Amino acid sequence: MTLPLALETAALGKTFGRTRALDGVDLAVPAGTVFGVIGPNGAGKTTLMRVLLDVIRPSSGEARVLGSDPRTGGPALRRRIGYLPGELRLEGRITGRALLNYYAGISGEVRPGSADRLAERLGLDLDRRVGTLSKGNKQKLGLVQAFLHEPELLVLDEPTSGLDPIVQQEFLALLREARDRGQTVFLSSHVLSEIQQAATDVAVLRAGRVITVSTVDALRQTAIRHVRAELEGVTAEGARRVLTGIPGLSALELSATPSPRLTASFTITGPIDGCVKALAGFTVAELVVEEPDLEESVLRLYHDGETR
Ligand SMILES: Nc1ncnc2c1ncn2[C@@H]1O[C@H](COP(=O)(O)OP(=O)(O)OP(=O)(O)O)[C@@H](O)[C@H]1O
Repeated sequence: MTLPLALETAALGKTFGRTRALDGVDLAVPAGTVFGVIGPNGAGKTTLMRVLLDVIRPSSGEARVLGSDPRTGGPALRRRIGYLPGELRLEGRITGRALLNYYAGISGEVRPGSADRLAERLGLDLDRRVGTLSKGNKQKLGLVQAFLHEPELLVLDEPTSGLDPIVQQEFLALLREARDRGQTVFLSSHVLSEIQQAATDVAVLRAGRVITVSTVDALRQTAIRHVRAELEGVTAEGARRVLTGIPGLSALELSATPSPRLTASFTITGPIDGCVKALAGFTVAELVVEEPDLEESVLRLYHDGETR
C-alpha cells in the first residue's frame, strides 16, 4: 500500500529576476512523516515553503498540498495547515493572547485551553504586547500559532531559530507528539543535528535543487564527525595501533604536545560507538566531538546521489 502524500511537487521552479531560487524541485512527502529540508543559506528552503503556502506563486511546475493545488485551495486548505514563516514580523500593542484569538477565529476549531498549554510548555507569557517580545519569544508565539489548531500539516521554516536549548527540547517533544497524532511535519533547518533529532526523512536542497532524499537513519550512517582526544600515559605507537582499528576512521594525526599528553585528531564516518569503545581503553584527559558538519555531509550526499 502506498501512503497518501501530504506534499508533492513536480519540476517546481521559481525565479526572481535572474535568480533561480527553485530549479525543478521534485518532492514527495508521505502523510504522517516528519520531513526535514536542509540546505545552506540561499538554497531555496524558504521559497519552497512560501510556494507551498501560496504566499508566492511558482514560475513553473506543480505543487499539491494535502491533495489540493495551493493556488486554488483557498482558506479551506489554509485552515488544514499550520505555518511558521521564516521571517516572523510581529509588531504592535496587541497581546499574544489577543493575536492567537484572532488566528483561532480564522483557523476554526481550537481546543479550549490549547494556547495556554502550548505557551506554558514553551515558557511564553501571552499577556505581553507582541511588539515588546524578544526575538525568541516572538518565535515561540509563532510556534504556538502554528500548532494551535492541531493542523493536519505543519510547515515550519527554521523553527528553532532564536530558541534556547531547553525550549528547543520542548519543541522536539511537540514534534514527536504531532507525529504520534498522525500530523505531517515539513520543517527546514540549516543544522543537520536538529533535523536528525526531529525528522524521519530528509531532503537536501542546494541552489534550488533537491540533491538527495534520504532517511535520517541512512544519513546517520554517513555522518562525519571530527574528534580530538587528549590521551595520557600512552605512546604515539600504542595509540596509533588502537586508533587505526576504529571503524570509519580517517585523517589520523598524533601530536605529543603538551607533554605528557598525546593529542589524537581524526575523522569518523558513520557510527561513533567503535570510537567510544576504543578510547575507553585510554586515560582520556580531553575529548571534543564536533557536530557532523553540514557542508561535508551535504557534499557526501551529493556525491552519493551522483553515483546512485
Ligand atoms: N523575494 C525575493 N526577491 C529576490 N530574490 C529572492 C527573493 N526571495 C528569495 N530570493 C533569492 O532566492 C534564493 C533562495 O532564497 P531562500 O530564502 O528561499 O533560501 P533559504 O534556503 O531559505 O535560505 P536561508 O537559510 O538563508 O533563509 C536566494 O538566492 C535569495 O536571495
